[in-house]
Amino acid sequence: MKKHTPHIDKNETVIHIKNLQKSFGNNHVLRGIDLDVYKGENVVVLGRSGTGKSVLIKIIAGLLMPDAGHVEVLQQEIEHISLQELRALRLHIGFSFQNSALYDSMTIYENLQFPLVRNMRNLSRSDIDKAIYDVLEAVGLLQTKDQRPSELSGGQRKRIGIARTLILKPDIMLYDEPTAGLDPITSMEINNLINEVQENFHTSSIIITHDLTCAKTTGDRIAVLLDGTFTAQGTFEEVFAQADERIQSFYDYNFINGK
Ligand SMILES: Nc1ncnc2c1ncn2[C@@H]1O[C@H](COP(=O)(O)OP(=O)(O)OP(=O)(O)O)[C@@H](O)[C@H]1O
Repeated sequence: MKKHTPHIDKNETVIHIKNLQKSFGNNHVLRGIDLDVYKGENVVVLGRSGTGKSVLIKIIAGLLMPDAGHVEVLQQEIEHISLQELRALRLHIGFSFQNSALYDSMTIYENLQFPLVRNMRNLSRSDIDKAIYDVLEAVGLLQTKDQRPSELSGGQRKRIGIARTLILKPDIMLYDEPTAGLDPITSMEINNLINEVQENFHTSSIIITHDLTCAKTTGDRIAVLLDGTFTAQGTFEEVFAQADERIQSFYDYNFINGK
């Protein structure tokens, strides 16, 4: 069970998805997804590799278009939005990529400065310095500011990736496999950071993962993606109390393998 859940406002829906469908040729990946994410909530989308978790969050971020269904993000309908509105909406959505997507040729400071300068006009040098200081402090890595990504550990790079996403103060955070490739202790540090971000930056988040410890630690609610739809939704305990064999085998496999 998640240790502490900050205030979740069930009167405010930040993501509303109804009967979302997406195929690539004959590959029917999403076959009718329904999902609501409330303000301040962490929703974990749990599913095996290739089930369409990344496709789902790419649609939410406006990087892929749905074939059918309704997707509303921060009260804007993705399927009817203009390119200009989409660009403005994307500034409110932080996409934390699996590989952290940092520029190796830049220092950590420059990596963090990049999205600020590109997306926000008229910032003074001291505004930029303060924004970078604040996010580095939030992820506990002030000391790395003059280093390059290649000099950092995998866990530190993930933290900087999250800091780079946070610097634009998004309302929604989308985490794509935040613990992939990390050892259990570093994974737990990232899970704790995701919860700190939720609490301190008041973000609503979707965390996609197949790591059950990550799901259990960060998720206020879990949605299990199986065969293109959400087979189960609820707290971690509610979801895994279900008799569905496919959900049980997911659980058994993860825990037998020490995750
Ligand atoms: N742009 C694309 N063109 C064609 N097929 C795609 C595209 N993007 C995703 N797919 C297909 O959609 C399916 C779901 O992919 P997705 O990346 O969402 O899986 P996932 O659940 O995130 O898995 P993983 O944990 O391995 O990243 C896969 O079969 C993939 O090949």
